[in-house]
Amino acid sequence: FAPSKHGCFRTSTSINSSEKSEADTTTVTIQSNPFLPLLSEGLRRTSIATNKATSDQVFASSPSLQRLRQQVKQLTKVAPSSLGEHAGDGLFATKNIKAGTIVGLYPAHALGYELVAPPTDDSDEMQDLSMFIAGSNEDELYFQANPHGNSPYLHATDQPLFQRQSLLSSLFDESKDEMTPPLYLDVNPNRNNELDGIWTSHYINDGASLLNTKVDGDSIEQYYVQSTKAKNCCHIPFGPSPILATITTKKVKKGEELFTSYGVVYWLGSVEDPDEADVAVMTEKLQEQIVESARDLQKAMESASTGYTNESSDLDQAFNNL
Ligand SMILES: C[S@@+](CC[C@H](N)C(=O)[O-])C[C@H]1O[C@@H](n2cnc3c(N)ncnc32)[C@H](O)[C@@H]1O
Repeated sequence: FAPSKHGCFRTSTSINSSEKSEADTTTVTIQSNPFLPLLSEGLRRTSIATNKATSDQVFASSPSLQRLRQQVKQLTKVAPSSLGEHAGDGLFATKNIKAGTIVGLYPAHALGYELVAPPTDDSDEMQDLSMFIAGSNEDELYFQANPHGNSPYLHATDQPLFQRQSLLSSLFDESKDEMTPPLYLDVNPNRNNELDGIWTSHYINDGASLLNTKVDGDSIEQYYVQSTKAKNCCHIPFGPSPILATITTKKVKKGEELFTSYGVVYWLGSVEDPDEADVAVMTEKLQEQIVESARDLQKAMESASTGYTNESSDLDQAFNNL
């Protein structure tokens, strides 16, 4: 439910890749990939919605979206994190904020999915058909240098728990038990200055981490207790895929930093290998955490669906019209 640092994204290309020569076999494969037009179209629309210069096309299209944009912009500011220099920037409340308030949207400069297919006649190995594409050549260069598998901003944007149509849903028939693969987004922080003021969710830190910690059952427990205590918001699906919003899960006082819980899996990529003896305890703690996070997410989604019904459906409509 939190960003995963362990995604396995084999193919990365820009949506402009069709300009490449036909001799480029990677390009030929990608062009015939039915996922590509859906991801490209999702990125094109998201790029219009997130960019300062063009976001009016979405937010000026309905009074409720205009109001939401005005409110969200006034609620927070980006500043150095209260956790210390090592944590970079964070997002802070500039007013007292009630529980159940949307405080930001999550930008997307790349989209992708994870998909593994059974072995073919020619090979015994599972085929990794995962793919990730960037919205522009500039983003592609950034993601080549900063692969998704290790990105601080990578986030799942469609998964079964979200219960919304994914950008990729049209390719799968769920009545035949075909599962739409999970969709992920990623952010190019070099483009932060181009973002309209409402797209700030990627600045939100975790109130605790497993950095510089020996990972075992105790440290996971400790991380979990601290992170849950500090958590005052969570990222939820909002309007059309791939858009995520951040909603407060408790009151936040003026001046406080917004914190969400990334979950243990996010931090595991950055720590030493655990002892084998600890693995069983860790698995149990992880499972408890996943269940609890799912409950929190469900509650936050319910609160948004009653508090922001018009905004969510207007965003759907505005996005479809782009
Ligand atoms: C989604 S970004 C959050 C915004 C980020 N701080 C920035 O300046 O862009 C996640 C990254 O923030 C940092 N971070 C978040 N929570 C942290 C914590 N509790 N301790 C240390 N670093 C943290 C880590 O570098 C992490 O990979």
